[in-house]
Amino acid sequence: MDGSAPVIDVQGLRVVRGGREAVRGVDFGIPPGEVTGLLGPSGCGKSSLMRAIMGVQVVAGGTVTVLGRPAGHPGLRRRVGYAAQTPSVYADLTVAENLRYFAAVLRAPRSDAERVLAETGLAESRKQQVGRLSGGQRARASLAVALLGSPELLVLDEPTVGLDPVLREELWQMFHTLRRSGTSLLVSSHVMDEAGRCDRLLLMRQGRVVAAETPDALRERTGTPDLEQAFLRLVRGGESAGAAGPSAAPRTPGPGTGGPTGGHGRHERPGGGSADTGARP
Ligand SMILES: Nc1ncnc2c1ncn2[C@@H]1O[C@H](COP(=O)(O)OP(=O)(O)OP(=O)(O)O)[C@@H](O)[C@H]1O
Repeated sequence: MDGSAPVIDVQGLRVVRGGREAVRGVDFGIPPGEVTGLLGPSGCGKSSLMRAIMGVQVVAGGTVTVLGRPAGHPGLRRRVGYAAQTPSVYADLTVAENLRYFAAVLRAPRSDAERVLAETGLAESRKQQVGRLSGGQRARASLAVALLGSPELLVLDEPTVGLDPVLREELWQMFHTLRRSGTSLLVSSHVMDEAGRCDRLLLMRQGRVVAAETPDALRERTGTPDLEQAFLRLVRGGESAGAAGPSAAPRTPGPGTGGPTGGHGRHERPGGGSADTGARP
């Protein structure tokens, strides 16, 4: 794949959940080697979009291309790491047991478990049962699983939700360390103060992308240094103009081919959304 080709290219994506349109015709491209923040209020469609990117969401229309292949393609399994919003580790296994299990599922090198333990600062908690970990440690354990196999792209659904400011800061530092080592990251959050930590933003509202640009470009376009204010200005401007639509989102040229398939994402996880009736292919 060309080094400047988008790691994710989404065209005309529509997702219907529970009879309602959760993603309403979204177009964007994400360049490689950046931390892209997917931000927007609760219920705006972030998880639905991420699930479509992982190929575990039935889509009503459009295409999703990941690393040059249709989302969910089996060839992406080891190239894309995913941490869903619900804990994606087995509570009754230790941290090390979880990692060994998922490493075997992914056919990742045995040494990977040790590497990701060190990378996520979990080495000392390796023998602890996941069910007894603190929220912050559990978040790290989920991230550790997503890091197995050294994926080129990490898709993390609200990894910092419920964490205290110190832990959030530590996780964001880790995301930037991963980015420096060449990994591309898509990280969702409904907390606008995380926007300033991202290289690029995808702002969503009511199933639509209202901005896809760098924080600085967004500040300049909206005339405010405060990203939360910028978001509000976009939304209010969009409403008075009749729509906060994807026209605000510049497209990154991309392959634009293929589409979600019946394949799954990187790995099956406990509690990974199976209660979502009809959502999985
Ligand atoms: N399992 C489901 N069944 C039916 N509707 C759903 C389901 N999950 C989500 N939805 C609906 O789809 C829409 C988008 O939800 P989604 O979870 O994608 O948003 P989100 O931005 O990730 O929200 P949050 O930040 O709260 O996780 C919402 O209207 C939500 O009620």
